[in-house]
Amino acid sequence: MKINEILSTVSKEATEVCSRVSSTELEQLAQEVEKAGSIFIYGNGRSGLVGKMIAMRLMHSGYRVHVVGETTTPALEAGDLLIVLSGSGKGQTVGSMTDKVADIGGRTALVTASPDEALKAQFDSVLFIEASTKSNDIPTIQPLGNQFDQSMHLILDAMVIHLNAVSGKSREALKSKHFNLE
Ligand SMILES: O=P(O)(O)OC[C@H]1O[C@](O)(CO)[C@@H](O)[C@@H]1O
Repeated sequence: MKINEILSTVSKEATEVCSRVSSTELEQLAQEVEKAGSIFIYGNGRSGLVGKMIAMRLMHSGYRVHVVGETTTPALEAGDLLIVLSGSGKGQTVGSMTDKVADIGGRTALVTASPDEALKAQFDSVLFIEASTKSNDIPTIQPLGNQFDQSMHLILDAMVIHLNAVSGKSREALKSKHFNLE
């Protein structure tokens, strides 16, 4: 396969994955973000890297957002939202924080490709992304969790664009929040 054919297939795969996302689930996640006091994002490996990218966009959009595991991440409080990103849903800590968040009075959201109903039931909202991960056998030319990671990035970026459109945030407003000592 030529390199341009690979690129074309990768982008076609991403388009197909995005087209299968439930707009109801995506809007529900957007509403959870909108009503949260602070937003905490948790993910391992490449899912965590996507989480950091989305955290940055949410910060630009004026949300209070933290990445779990960073030294500056504060305590989660009542009314806050924890978003867990995990394609496989199999990370050791994926489902282990939900009880603590509920005890504190927070909300939880899961973004996953896992069909595990018991896992999904632990969260207040779930965004299911039907994509290839390291743990399933959805056909793809891509290795391991590539298809999930890249689709999750596109889908969550689209959610932030939606939130900005609904609240009328301009590109200039976003830019004014960007780190300014570079
Ligand atoms: O999205 P998941 O399935 O939780 O996996 C996250 C990451 O965990 C790893 O297995 C190890 O970091 C990576 O392959 C993957 O990017």
